[in-house]
Amino acid sequence: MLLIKNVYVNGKRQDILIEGNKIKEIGEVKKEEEMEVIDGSDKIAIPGLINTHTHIPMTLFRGVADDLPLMEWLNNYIWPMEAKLNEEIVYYGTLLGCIEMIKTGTTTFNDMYFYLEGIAKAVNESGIRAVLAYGMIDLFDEERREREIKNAKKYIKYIKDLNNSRIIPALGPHSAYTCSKELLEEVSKLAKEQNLLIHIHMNETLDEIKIVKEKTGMEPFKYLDSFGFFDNNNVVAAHCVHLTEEEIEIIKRNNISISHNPISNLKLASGIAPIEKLLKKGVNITLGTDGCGSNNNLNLFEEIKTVAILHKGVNLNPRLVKAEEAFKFATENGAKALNIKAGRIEKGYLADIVLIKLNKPFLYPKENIYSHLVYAFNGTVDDVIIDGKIVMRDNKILTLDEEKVYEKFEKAYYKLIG
Ligand SMILES: O=c1[nH]cnc2c1ncn2[C@@H]1O[C@H](CO)[C@@H](O)[C@H]1O
Ligand SMILES: [Zn+2]
Repeated sequence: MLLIKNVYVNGKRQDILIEGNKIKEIGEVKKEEEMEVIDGSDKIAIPGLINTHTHIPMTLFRGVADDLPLMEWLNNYIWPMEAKLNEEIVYYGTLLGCIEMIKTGTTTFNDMYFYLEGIAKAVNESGIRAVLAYGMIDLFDEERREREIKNAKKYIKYIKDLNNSRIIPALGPHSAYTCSKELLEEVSKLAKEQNLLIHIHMNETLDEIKIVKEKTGMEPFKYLDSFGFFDNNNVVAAHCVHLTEEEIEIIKRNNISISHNPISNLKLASGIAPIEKLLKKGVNITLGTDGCGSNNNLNLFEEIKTVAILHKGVNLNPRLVKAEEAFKFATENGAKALNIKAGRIEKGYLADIVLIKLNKPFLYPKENIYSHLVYAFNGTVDDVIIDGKIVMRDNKILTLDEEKVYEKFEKAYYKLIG
């Protein structure tokens, strides 16, 4: 058992007792012999952050194709480079991403990419929690469709067979502009049969919406809804930057969770998602970084600050997306979207907990600390517990040899671009 003593949590100083992978008790807990103790007296405990949209191995593409619009970025730079990836390169890209997330307080991420054996291996070793989907793209070609469905099934089985409750399989049809109707129908069916989350890019740019409209006569959400794609499925829709009123209704009616990626959307000049309207409808808003090629990091604290200030600015309303709400997007709402019992520090919840030392210049005065975490913090957390295990202690990752990962990552990167 692990006891975090005298830590500031849920608004007051108390103890947190962890047994197995869950929080057993919060309050005053007497130390017993078999308990490992972390002194929390100079720290705050927060629920680990949940990043609901990433392509984690894209750490390898950080800084290699900046300042471009989405279609040019994907077609001319990213996709040609991705053709050179393999399981090993992806493994090192993922390890680096895991270190980056753990060091900035993220304990769960929802991913869509390729070479999932490499990703799962790195996730397993790092100790982080992840929902992994194979990114399916058939470009309306029948042969490719069959291959993609086969691949997705193969990886779902592979992940299930790992039998690790930290690694959850999901389905990742890339988008309405890269996947055929037949592929999407198959995904919708498979998701229901195997009770899997669907993770998809939706309405990221005006260009892609135009493509879908020209092909189908409908906006993307309307098109997918027209053949029952969302029916009785648990869906995380990444981006949702440009939405009609009708599409917002479809999102609400189908309980679709939004993964809002404000920094990626700003950097690729895709636009700004209508979060105010979605909130008014009561839609579940969560946060994602997207891949490092378009962000360019995995620090979800940056997303929290951005979401809290961006919508105030564009709506000329300083009361919009208050600190507490922005924080909830990155914790509770993310957990709800991924259907995991995390995102809160409460009895019975998964023990995914982040400790932050309070003696940092930007966390003074030591009052209104929840405001500081949103508006002033840079994400440098100190201890990270995931699934009840200490993964980082005093900023040192315990599960991996950090220096070795950096070295191997550099080698993998040069193999990729060389
Ligand atoms: O912002 C984005 N929009 C669309 N596709 C993206 C974005 N970021 C990464 N990918 C691409 O999605 C696939 C993963 O399955 C990869 O090809 C990745 O490069
Ligand atoms: Zn993406």
